[in-house]
Amino acid sequence: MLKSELQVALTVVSRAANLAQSVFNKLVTAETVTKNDKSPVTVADYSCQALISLLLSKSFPNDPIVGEEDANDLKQPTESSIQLKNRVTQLVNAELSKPQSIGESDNLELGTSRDSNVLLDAIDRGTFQGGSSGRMWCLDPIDGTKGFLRGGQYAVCLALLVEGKVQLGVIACPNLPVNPSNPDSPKGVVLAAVKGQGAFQRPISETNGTLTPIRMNPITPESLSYASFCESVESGHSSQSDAANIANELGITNEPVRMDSQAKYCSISRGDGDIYLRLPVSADYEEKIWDHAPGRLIVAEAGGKVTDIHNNDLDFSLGRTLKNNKGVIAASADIHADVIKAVQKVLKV
Ligand SMILES: Nc1ncnc2c1ncn2[C@@H]1O[C@H](COP(=O)(O)O)[C@@H](O)[C@H]1OP(=O)(O)O
Ligand SMILES: [Mg+2]
Repeated sequence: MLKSELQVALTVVSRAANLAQSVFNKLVTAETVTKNDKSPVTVADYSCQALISLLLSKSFPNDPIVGEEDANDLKQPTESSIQLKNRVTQLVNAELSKPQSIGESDNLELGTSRDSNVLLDAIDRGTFQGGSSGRMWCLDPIDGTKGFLRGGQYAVCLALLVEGKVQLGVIACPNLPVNPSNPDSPKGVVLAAVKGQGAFQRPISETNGTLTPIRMNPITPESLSYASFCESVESGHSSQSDAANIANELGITNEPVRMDSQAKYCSISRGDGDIYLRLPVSADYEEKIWDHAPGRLIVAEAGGKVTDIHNNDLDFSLGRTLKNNKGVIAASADIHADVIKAVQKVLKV
C-alpha cells in the first residue's frame, strides 16, 4: 500500500535535500554572505517547496499541499523580489534538468522569468488549509532554518495525510550521520515510514538503495535513568528549564542533546537518543502540522509513542496547526507513560 507514494516522496525529498545543500555550499560558505544573512534560507525554502510541489503534481496532480511557504514575497514589484524569483527559478530549473536514473530529465522546466507564474503557482499550491477530508501532502521545505544556517541539523519534511491521519512520512536530514556510532561515517540520511509497515532509513546519496529498518532503543521503566533526551537548540521553541526538571524527576543524568528540526524525531527513532521533549514556552503558540506530521509517524512506526503534554494524540485534522494540542512528548512506547507522569508533575498540568 502507498508504494508509489513512498517512492515518489523518497525521491522528491532526497532531491530537495541535495538542492538545499548546494544552496548552503554556494551561499552560506561564500565570503560575501555573513552568518546573519537569512537569504540562503529564503532561497532554499522557496526552491525546495517549488521543486517538491512540481514533482508531486507530476505524479499526483489532484492532491493539495499544506506547505509552510507561499509566494507573496516573490510577487512584489521590487528589485529584491524579482532577483529572488529569478534565483529560485534558476535553482529549480537546474535541479529539474538533471538526468534521473531513467536517463531523462523531468521535462518540467520553468523556462525564463517570463514563465515564472509556473514557479509562483507551484509554491502557492502549498497554501491549502488542511482539514479532515481527503488526501493532502504536508510539507516543510526547510525545517530548522537556524540549524541550516549554522551548518547543523535541518530537515526536508513531507507527509501524506488521509482523512486527517498521517499515512506516510519522509524526512531527509543532510547533516545527520549515516551511522551515529561512527563519527567518520558520511552524512545525509532519509528516513521513511508507512503506517503499519515500519520505519526505515537509507543514505540520501543511495537514490535507489535498500531501506534499512530502524527501531527505537529497547528501554524499560527500570533502565529509564540511563535514557538521553533531545530538545530544541532554541530555548524560545521549548522550555529547557522544564526539561531539566523533568530529567531530574526521571533520574536522567545525561546532558540533553540539542538540535534543530525534525532531526530530533529521526534520531530517537533510530536509537541515537530515547526521548524528545517539546515543552510549551508561550501559552498561545499553536504547533504547525508540517513541523510534526512525518516525525510523529516515523517514531510511532519505530516503536515509539507521541502525544502532547496532556497525553492526547496529535490531531492533524484541524487545519494548518495542531490547535488542540500543547507541546510534544515522544518516547519509546514502554516508557512513555513514565515520561508523561514526570512531565505533568513538573508542568503541573
Ligand atoms: N514559540 C514557539 N514554540 C514552539 N515552536 C516554535 C515557536 N516559534 C516558532 N516555532 C517553530 O519551531 C520550529 C523549529 O523547531 P525546532 O526548535 O525543533 O528546530 C519552526 O518551524 C518554528 O516555526 P516558524 O518557522 O513558524 O518560526
Ligand atoms: Mg519547521
